[in-house]
Amino acid sequence: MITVGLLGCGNIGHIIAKHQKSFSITAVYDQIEARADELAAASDARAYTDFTTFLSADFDIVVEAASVAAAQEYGEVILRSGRDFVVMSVGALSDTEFRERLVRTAKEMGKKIYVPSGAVMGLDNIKVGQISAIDTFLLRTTKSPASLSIRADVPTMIFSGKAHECIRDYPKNVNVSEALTLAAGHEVDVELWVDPDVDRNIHEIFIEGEFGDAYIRVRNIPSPENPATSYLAALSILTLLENLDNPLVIGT
Ligand SMILES: NC(=O)C1=CN([C@@H]2O[C@H](COP(=O)(O)OP(=O)(O)OC[C@H]3O[C@@H](n4cnc5c(N)ncnc54)[C@H](OP(=O)(O)O)[C@@H]3O)[C@@H](O)[C@H]2O)C=CC1
Ligand SMILES: O=C([O-])CC(=O)C(=O)O
Repeated sequence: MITVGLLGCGNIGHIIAKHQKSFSITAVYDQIEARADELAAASDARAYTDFTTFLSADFDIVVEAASVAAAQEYGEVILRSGRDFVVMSVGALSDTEFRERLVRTAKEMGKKIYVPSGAVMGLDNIKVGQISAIDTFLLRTTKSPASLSIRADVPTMIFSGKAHECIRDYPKNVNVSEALTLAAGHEVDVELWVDPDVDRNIHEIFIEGEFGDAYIRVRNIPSPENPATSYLAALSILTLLENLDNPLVIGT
């Protein structure tokens, strides 16, 4: 059974803890002690209030479901501790210098950095961008104003530009843009909209290149505890963990 050290005991952390099947969470860490205690009690894990002590606990892999800042602060030390690293706050990797350092460390340690598909679909074949030309690549994300803690009475585009700029301005809302960018090997353009009439987190991907063209629209149900985070994102980590040991690898 794969054992997991969980970094971040919020919304996604709780969903993962509720659905342990072929993996088991043995240690949890959050900057809010009460959250770590509560999740530990619910999942038979041990709570840690100090990251270094957390890392000295016994588990195989770290799942980060905390924040871009946490992934950047702890990513390297996690790999150096000899664990694979599942990074949900993938926006952390939009910092090129950090990402290259992290990849170098993973190679040096013989470890893997996993980027789950998160709140989008289609990452598999979007990877063809790594070997063939992509001409147009746009992500249009639409969420409710409340999920971004802002007010808007009509549909409003609050950002248009490159993925790394959007991540910098909205680190809790467009991690998917970095996952798409890394998959394609080509930075995605991003439009971020709020619309008072939507009750889903909608991601539309427009891609055109040597392969042809595609339009993917995912209409995600927000997660119960954090409406900015789609439930699909948590399901995607669970699926990754369930398949870690599976010799049959599906998708590009
Ligand atoms: N890749 C993708 O497709 C997606 C990625 N995400 C990302 O996944 C992450 C988790 O999402 P979710 O569970 O909904 O978020 P939550 O805010 O519900 O939970 C995150 C938890 O981690 C804690 N935390 C934040 N920073 C640190 C830190 N430096 N050290 C320790 N604990 C920390 C938070 O504390 P506090 O409340 O004090 O900040 C909170 O308790 C977020 O970064 C989110 O943006 C979400 C959806 C899709
Ligand atoms: O959950 C979502 O729909 C997307 C999201 O927050 C992110 O990519 O950070």
